[in-house]
Amino acid sequence: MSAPRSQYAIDVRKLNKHFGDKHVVRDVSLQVGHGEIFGFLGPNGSGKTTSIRMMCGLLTPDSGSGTCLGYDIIRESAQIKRRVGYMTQRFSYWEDLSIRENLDFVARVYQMPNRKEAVNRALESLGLASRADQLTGALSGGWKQRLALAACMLHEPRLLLLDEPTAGVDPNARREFWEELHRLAANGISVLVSTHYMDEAERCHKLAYISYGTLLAQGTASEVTASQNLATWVVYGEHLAVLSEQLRTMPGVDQTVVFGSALHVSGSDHEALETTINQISKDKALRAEQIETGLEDVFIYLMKRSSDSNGAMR
Ligand SMILES: Nc1ncnc2c1ncn2[C@@H]1O[C@H](COP(=O)(O)OP(=O)(O)OP(=O)(O)O)[C@@H](O)[C@H]1O
Repeated sequence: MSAPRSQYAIDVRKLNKHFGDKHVVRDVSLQVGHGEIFGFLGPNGSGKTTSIRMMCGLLTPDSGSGTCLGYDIIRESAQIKRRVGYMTQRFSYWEDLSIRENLDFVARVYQMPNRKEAVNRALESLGLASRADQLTGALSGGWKQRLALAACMLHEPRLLLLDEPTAGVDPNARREFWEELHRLAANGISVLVSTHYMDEAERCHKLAYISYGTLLAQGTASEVTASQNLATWVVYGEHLAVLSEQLRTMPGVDQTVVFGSALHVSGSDHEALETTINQISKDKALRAEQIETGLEDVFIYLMKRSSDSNGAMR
């Protein structure tokens, strides 16, 4: 039977999940388009994995509804599980087996028909063919990630759910991994990927930021940035840590973050912030200029605000 048609690869509304008395996912709604790379960001323990598991039918929400690849996440979880590629945070493989043998093992576990062809196809499409007979234990972190991706692509899913796929992988291998994701997306495969890396967030078509189980912002990088209406100034000078502390007590300053030899100062009251910056740069002979607020400034702002309000509730 062919898959039901749906405008979105993932379309979920108001998902909630409790573990005991802990409310870990709160009214999460999101849509992922076909061929879209959707980034899921948020601090540790904010509910990303739990949300992903509900979206692909592995975990039943306490309330809420939705579809994944057109199938109902509650009633049709078996169909979903067969059609998505899910890469968990801990992909396990046999170190003493080659790449090909590991993939063959996965294909056997899933009782795939045409196992040999499926393994060859995955090896080819992920550039692993030349290393197919290498022992997995001797591979670098980047190649192991590629093997993990090949394993979840064996059954040619139209949707990939990747839970922190590049944690602990070096920058070069991470870049290559992302090039691969963009190639897959260009072929119509949708990707929901959780990450803590800011450069990866910037490579997603759309993003969502979750904290304490609540989605705080969602959209393209520029929509997410604009949604918080922050003005940001960059200040150059010495003793930035001291200056940062001072600025935090001044009018219009909601946040200060040291980035190497520069200090980013952000606030939602643009006029008050400008007055403060003008005053401090005159008094201390500092150089300051207004810049576009970046994603990282916004994520730090969202995280801080949500930990203040949730901390107050605990
Ligand atoms: N099976 C479970 N039983 C009880 N609590 C759980 C269970 N799974 C997750 N939690 C709790 O739910 C909260 C959200 O966890 P989740 O793994 O979804 O967060 P996350 O954003 O994916 O975190 P990380 O970035 O560390 O992977 C955490 O407090 C976690 O301890």
